[in-house]
Amino acid sequence: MSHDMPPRPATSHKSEALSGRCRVPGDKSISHRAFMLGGLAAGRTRITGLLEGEDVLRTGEAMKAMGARIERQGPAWIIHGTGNGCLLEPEGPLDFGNAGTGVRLTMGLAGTYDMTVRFTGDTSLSRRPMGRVLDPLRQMGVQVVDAREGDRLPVTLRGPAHAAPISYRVPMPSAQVKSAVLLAGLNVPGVTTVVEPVMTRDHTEKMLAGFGAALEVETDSDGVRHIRLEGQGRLEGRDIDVPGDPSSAAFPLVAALIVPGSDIVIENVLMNPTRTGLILTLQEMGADIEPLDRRSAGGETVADLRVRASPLKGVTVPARRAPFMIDEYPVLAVAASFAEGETLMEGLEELRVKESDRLAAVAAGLKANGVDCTEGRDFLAVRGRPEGKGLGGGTVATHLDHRIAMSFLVMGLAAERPVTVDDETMIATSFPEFMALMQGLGARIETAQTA
Ligand SMILES: O=C(O)C1=C[C@@H](OP(=O)(O)O)[C@@H](O)[C@H](O)C1
Ligand SMILES: C=C(OP(=O)(O)O)C(=O)O
Repeated sequence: MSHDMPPRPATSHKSEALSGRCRVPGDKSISHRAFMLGGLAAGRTRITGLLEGEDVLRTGEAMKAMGARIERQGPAWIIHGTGNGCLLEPEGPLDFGNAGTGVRLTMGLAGTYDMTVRFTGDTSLSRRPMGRVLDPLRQMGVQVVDAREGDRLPVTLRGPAHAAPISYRVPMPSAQVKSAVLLAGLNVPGVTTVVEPVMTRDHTEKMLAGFGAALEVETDSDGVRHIRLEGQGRLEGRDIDVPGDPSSAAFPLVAALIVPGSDIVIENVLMNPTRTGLILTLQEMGADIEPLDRRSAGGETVADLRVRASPLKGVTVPARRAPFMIDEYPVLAVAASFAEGETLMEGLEELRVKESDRLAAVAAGLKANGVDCTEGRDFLAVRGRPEGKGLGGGTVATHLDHRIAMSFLVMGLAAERPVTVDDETMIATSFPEFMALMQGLGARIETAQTA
């Protein structure tokens, strides 16, 4: 299971109206954290609805290598945690493949233990900056024994005999950095504080509290969040039902909006307000998205989304919304390609350090398919063509990035001419069922046959 495997191209074609009901896999952020916290806690954790994508399974392997017992039992995953403060030194390197969340959070989780751990990843992950996590860990006393230039993987960490709690102001809007510091704080005596000027997805805070950690969150009069965690407390195993991933739901959702006549329902989608920026933006563009049967599930709100094809118009997406839809810009750019007028997306600098430079990859893919767009240092402007007239016909370089591959395969369903992506293998990192699910709704997508 590796993403440095031979590329497999795929092509999508203009499709008839999409219809039917579907269920996307479990939320990736919650699935990673379920394996981590369950692996650390005392007692048994039972997870249903887990995303069985490569990224998350790597996190499971890492927790096993540090002493957790993890097994699949029918539809559930059962974890017997190591018990608090009892992670073991892994015998070999922890290979996180393509997963930024997996590696950055685990560096925090394991970094403050009195042991040596080596972290590796695929070509894409090895290009991504790790300094954003290593800097606060250094302040806590963690030794970076070895790292490639610019704090890139492979990285070897040596935990301190006596780690110190810190107060850390997160310098960029990043849930991964916030989470790495909090998870590091679990094994440190005293109070670790994270100051978060711009709110990001709050799964770590919510799940830590759910496992019994002593954690408090206060928002001051300037809207800055102060998250305080008392270290060396006790986490207790629990049951977790993972809701559907809104970042995966984004693909059938946008497809249904742009393929004329479509009418679909996506069931059980997580509606946490730190994750619904795309839905809000599409509704502002005129999208007919109706959340049905809003309900509470395991401390989160979920809903079934009824989505009907809609004429879209361009809007300006403010920078302050970026953290609530950070992984959805590639597919929003595809929706914008079919909208009347210009869509301007601001505050996109973080897109440059994802699985690929997503700002450059999206702009190149749009241009290859006849879309008029402008790429700025931290913005993207897309001037759409309703009904996709003249769009398509290009091949998109995916750069080992699942969201680039899925976004452009969605584009081809409504463009005049087919759209090809140079590789679809890495879609399995976050959404292994993508092809089958889309085909089930009526999408004309095919993978190149390998000899
Ligand atoms: O914490 C998380 O689960 C994630 C945080 C985001 O990354 P950043 O923290 O780098 O913004 C997001 O892009 C990633 O897919 C998942
Ligand atoms: C950025 C993403 O993931 P990660 O950072 O975990 O690789 C993503 O899934 O879009």
